[in-house]
Amino acid sequence: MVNRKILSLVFVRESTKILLGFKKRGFGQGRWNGFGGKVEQGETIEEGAIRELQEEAGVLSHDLSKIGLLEFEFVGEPTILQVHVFTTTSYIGLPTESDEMKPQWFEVDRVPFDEMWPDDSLWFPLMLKGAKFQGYFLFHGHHNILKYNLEEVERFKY
Ligand SMILES: Nc1nc2c([nH]c(=O)n2[C@H]2C[C@H](O)[C@@H](COP(=O)(O)OP(=O)(O)OP(=O)(O)O)O2)c(=O)[nH]1
Repeated sequence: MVNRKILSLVFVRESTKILLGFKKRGFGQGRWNGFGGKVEQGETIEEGAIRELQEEAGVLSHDLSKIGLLEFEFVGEPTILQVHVFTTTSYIGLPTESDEMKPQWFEVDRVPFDEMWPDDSLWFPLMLKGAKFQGYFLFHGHHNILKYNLEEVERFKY
């Protein structure tokens, strides 16, 4: 039986820059990414996103916009990861390194896709131009995308 794990993913934007964190441990270790993680029992997805951004980057925002809904399936694994993607331009606090993430600002035309999840180079252009998007990716291991679909949407199905 297939089950779904709900995760958040937050990108902080500032004029021509985007804040990424280098994942120091766990799932996605050694890759740059936004900040996020599992939604806990009793919190909404957005509350989970706010908490993870604070825990991992030391930044507090109560003004997140949902911009993406991505699902990831891995061959041989029963769990589909459902990732809810948010952005914000308004926050307080200075990005600070945590046990999990080392934050760093990148110019939007210098995003280090070679050191990120391989799907990111497909949907980042949609995020960066301000579109909403929805997608599905089937992975073999953590490096190969076997098939995918990705579309811009006006609103999300969930
Ligand atoms: N950019 C990008 N992010 C992804 C992909 N797949 C994927 O799960 N993520 C995100 C969603 C989450 O923000 C993060 C994974 O969350 P996590 O396992 O670190 O969750 P957590 O912090 O609760 O974990 P932990 O405390 O139990 O270690 O990675 C992907 O293909 N691209």
